[in-house]
Amino acid sequence: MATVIDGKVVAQTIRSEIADEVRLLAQKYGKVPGLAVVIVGSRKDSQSYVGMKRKACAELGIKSFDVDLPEQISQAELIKQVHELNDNTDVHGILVQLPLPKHINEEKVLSEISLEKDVDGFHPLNIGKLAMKGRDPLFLPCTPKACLELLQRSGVTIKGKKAVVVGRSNIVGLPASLLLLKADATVTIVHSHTSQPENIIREADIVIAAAGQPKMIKGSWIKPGAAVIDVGTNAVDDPTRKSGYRLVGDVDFEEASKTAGWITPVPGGVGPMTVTMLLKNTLEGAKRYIEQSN
Ligand SMILES: Nc1nc(=O)c2c([nH]1)NC[C@@H]1CN(c3ccc(C(=O)N[C@@H](CCC(=O)O)C(=O)O)cc3)C=[N+]21
Repeated sequence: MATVIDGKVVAQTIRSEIADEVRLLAQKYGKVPGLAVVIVGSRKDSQSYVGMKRKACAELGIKSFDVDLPEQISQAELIKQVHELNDNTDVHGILVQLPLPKHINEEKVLSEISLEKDVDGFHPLNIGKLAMKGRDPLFLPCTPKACLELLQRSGVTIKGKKAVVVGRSNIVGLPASLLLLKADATVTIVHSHTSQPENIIREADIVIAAAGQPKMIKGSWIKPGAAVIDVGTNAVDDPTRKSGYRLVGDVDFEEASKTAGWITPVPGGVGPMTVTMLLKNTLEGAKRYIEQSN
């Protein structure tokens, strides 16, 4: 039976470390970290994620600057808002919740965020630096950073191991593969055009599942003793729930937990750690800024 990695517990430990550092900054400089959380439109899932981020800020003494914009906002107006946040010296991190409405070019908007405030790590230049050997971005993207942190804190060796990432999105799969590569794993990416992904996944010492397909990874695909990090947060219908749905991962947890050495659950695995890494990036951004200007 696998060790179930409790993301909530790890997240709570790191959050209390962050809260301590926030208090120190306040004592020393009379300043607290500030995070702007920008949401465009009223998608239910986005509102719920943004709500969790704002609540977590409040709990840690980080000031959140809430910017709620209408679905119909023009790209130019959104960029103007981003520029105002770039200029606001109390804001140390800027998060623009994705996805943005279809009439807005996400990459263009993200590239307008000041590099020093790009706490999501989605600015094209930060992604470029992540891809370069011997270079490091100012901020690592939160979900990939959460995956690595969970592996490291669980005592899983990465160096020299075979890692397979399932999915190649800009915000999870691709950057997660780059981070594993930086940590000296041998990395393979499987995606929707890979034939028989199960044969590749069976070789993996580390599996990062970020395909967005509920329970697509079966227990029989997991190498005995492997570490399995499940990034999937798929809502599936569940009439027995008040909400009408429940969250399931990309991995069949019941089966895979019999074979794996370590596994993260959904919910309660990567999700709470993603939010925590955002808070950690915000703290680091604030420290860089405050200590530089003193
Ligand atoms: N600019 C931007 N940055 C992001 O980091 C970003 C984004 N846009 N758009 C959407 C995705 C998704 N995402 C999640 C964060 C936390 C949980 C999380 O905490 N999930 C809980 C469950 C929450 C629940 O019960 O609904 C868990 O897995 O235990 C999940 C997903 C961040 N994203």
